[in-house]
Amino acid sequence: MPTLATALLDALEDHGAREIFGIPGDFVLPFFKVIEESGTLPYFTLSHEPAVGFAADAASRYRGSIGVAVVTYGAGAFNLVNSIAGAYAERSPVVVIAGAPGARERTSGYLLHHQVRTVDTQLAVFKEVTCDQAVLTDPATAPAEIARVLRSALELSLPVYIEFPRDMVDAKVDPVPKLPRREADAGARDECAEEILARIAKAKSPVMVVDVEIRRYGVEQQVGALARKLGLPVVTTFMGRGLLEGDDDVVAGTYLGAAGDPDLSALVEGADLVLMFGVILSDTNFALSSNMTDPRRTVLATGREVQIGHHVYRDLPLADLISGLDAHADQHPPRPRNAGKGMAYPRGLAADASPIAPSDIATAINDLFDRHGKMPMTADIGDCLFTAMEIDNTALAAPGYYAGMGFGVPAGIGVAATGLRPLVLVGDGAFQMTGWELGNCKRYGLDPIVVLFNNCSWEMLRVFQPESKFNDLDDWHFADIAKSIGGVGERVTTRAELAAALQRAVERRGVFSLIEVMLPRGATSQTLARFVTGFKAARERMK
Ligand SMILES: Cc1ncc(Cc2c([C@H](C)O)sc(CCOP(=O)(O)OP(=O)(O)O)c2C)c(N)n1
Ligand SMILES: [Mg+2]
Repeated sequence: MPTLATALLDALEDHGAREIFGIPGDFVLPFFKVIEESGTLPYFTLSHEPAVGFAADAASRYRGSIGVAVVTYGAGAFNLVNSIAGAYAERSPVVVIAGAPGARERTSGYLLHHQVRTVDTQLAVFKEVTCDQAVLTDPATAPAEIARVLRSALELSLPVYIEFPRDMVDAKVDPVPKLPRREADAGARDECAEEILARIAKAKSPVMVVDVEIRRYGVEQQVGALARKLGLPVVTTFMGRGLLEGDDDVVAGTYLGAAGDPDLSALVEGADLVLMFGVILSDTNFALSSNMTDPRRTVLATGREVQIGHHVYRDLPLADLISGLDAHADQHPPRPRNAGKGMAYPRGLAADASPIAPSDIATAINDLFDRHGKMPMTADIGDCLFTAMEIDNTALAAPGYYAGMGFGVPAGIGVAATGLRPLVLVGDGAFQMTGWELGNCKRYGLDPIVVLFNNCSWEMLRVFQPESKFNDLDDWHFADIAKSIGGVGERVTTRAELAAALQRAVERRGVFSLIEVMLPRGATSQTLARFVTGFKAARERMK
């Protein structure tokens, strides 16, 4: 019989995990020992638990499967809460494995170190940011508990929580079974597909809007093919930027409402049928829109439900709906293909002595991708994320809805751990929070390229409240620090220096490259400038 630790590791691998991120502590040391000695999954330790969560989240997004974060009880686990909250908000199935006191410690009569209000406070907190939980105190039930929780993570594409008391690591257990995927009711699926196809046939200007769930549930390719078959133009939401990379024949661009390309916004807002697949109906996706929740013209398939007009099909997974639509589409007359106008992205940066504006960074990256091929990207919240909208549609992991800072660099480390080489976009404020995690790249031979937007400012706050002096940050000379933490840093102030530094970074392998781009305070990307104008106009309308 396997031990509970080895059975859990085998189950994680069996459910699609390919690496573990974590920071050990005495309540999880025995489990970490098994992680290291079993070799079942490669593991990456980082410096601060928020980064552990961000890295596991980003690895999960790029793999389209579960990510794994292993932390100690109390101090470690509570440090993790915010990044798991972001994973919950953005539907990333991260498996949190948190150490905990053993049975005898719990009844010792002492308050335990790392304990808060009660020994179970940690479980209570994680119940708020995970969709299912298991506390492994009984060898007889532990395998079934783990199986149930891991299926919940995959089916709901949400984080889950496993509490692993340190006295249970060597308990003998049965292997963890893999529970069958819960299929949709075939009748409901077919009825729903037929109803949607009938609406498409009657519509004059239908459009498809896609968001992160089409990646989370592994149907990105099928959605692109369905759009092609149905002759529908596709736009991504802000949060869904980077989806359907390469499907340029169907993807018209990213919908940003009043902050976006006017033709593209008109394509969506003028549509008489909007099919929203995998869409998070959030303010960051639609706050600058007017009629995206009008049930008369929208179909919303998200969270295992499909809402059409004023009625809902329950427990109908997106993957089943997409396959149902594909199966029935052939019975409907094909529509003349309308892929929308497609976006033009800035290219051909004049590599001259001019100072750099944020949108120049997008142009320089588009030029780099044209020369060397696209790189998977991560971005933090800040103007760097709005600038990313001016980079040609490229795979991207970013906190576009939860909008929590600190994601960008650890997410890049998580993506690099999957074997990809990411390009990371991050502002100086966010880099101050988690950028130092780059110091962990050396021991794992990871070599992300980090473009740091250094405007010595919380610029995204300044655009909304320009009178506040607290938005001024000091210049931390980040590039100078890169060498001491194992990488290569370059500080650039002109467009020529930027283009050259990017070229050198792409050619440099085996160490991280940090390109610190100096930007004037007050300068923003064109996208953020339009977003702020749109947001202020929308706020005026609501008064
Ligand atoms: C963890 C955390 N703390 C605070 C915030 C609020 C916040 C923003 C959002 C609105 O909530 S944008 C921003 C400034 C970001 O500064 P920087 O990284 O330098 O990027 P840029 O200068 O391009 O703005 C802050 C502090 C946040 N989103 N997440
Ligand atoms: Mg800044």
